[in-house]
Amino acid sequence: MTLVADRVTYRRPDGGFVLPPTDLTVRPGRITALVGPSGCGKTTVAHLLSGLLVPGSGSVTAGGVDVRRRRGRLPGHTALLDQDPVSASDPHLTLRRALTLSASVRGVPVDPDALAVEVGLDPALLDRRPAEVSGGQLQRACLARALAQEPRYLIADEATAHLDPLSTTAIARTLRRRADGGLGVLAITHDLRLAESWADEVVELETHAP
Ligand SMILES: Nc1ncnc2c1ncn2[C@@H]1O[C@H](COP(=O)(O)OP(=O)(O)OP(=O)(O)O)[C@@H](O)[C@H]1O
Repeated sequence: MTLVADRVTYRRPDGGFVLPPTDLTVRPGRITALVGPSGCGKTTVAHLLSGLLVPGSGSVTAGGVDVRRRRGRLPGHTALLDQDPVSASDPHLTLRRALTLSASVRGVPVDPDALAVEVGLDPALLDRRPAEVSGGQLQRACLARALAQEPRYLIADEATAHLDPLSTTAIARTLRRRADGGLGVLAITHDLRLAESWADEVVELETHAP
């Protein structure tokens, strides 16, 4: 079962950006890297694939079903790891509470401590709030939260852009292990070298003038 963007286009409501027809396939068990310069539309593609944006034309399908038909559910269990862990986190919730809530939305039983260990995070940190941990620790907690949903696909949008080498390695190792277990991963980055070291396949998004 693959997640497929087929000739998807998108025009920002302000007309300031137009994504030209774009093809992309996320396959189970593989890490696909999407690379391209800043502003070329990588996050736009991530949001189209995860159902947060509706394409102007073309389609996004998960296992052959248009994601728009899966209203009220994340399409094909796609989880999005945002590039900014602070804005993606509720400041009032402990990391543990956010993680268990994320799992309960999907009705998935979860062991928060085991997930923390999996992403290289000290489980004791789960009892803190976002402002009480470092950026790298928070991003690892966000990865644990995304994995708690047991997604079929994970879209990691510049998930390591501002992280130290230790956190970057922890996240890369987790993604590889999960991909080896069948998860389809789309890793978005502007760092071609990182993409080549992580990914099974590298897809370049073409640059274009607005
Ligand atoms: N909030 C916004 N307001 C206005 N224009 C925006 C906004 N967000 C994105 N854009 C426009 O949409 C284009 C595509 O943005 P997008 O975030 O998809 O690019 P990106 O390749 O992910 O960039 P980056 O690598 O810097 O994260 C940008 O060039 C920008 O001009």
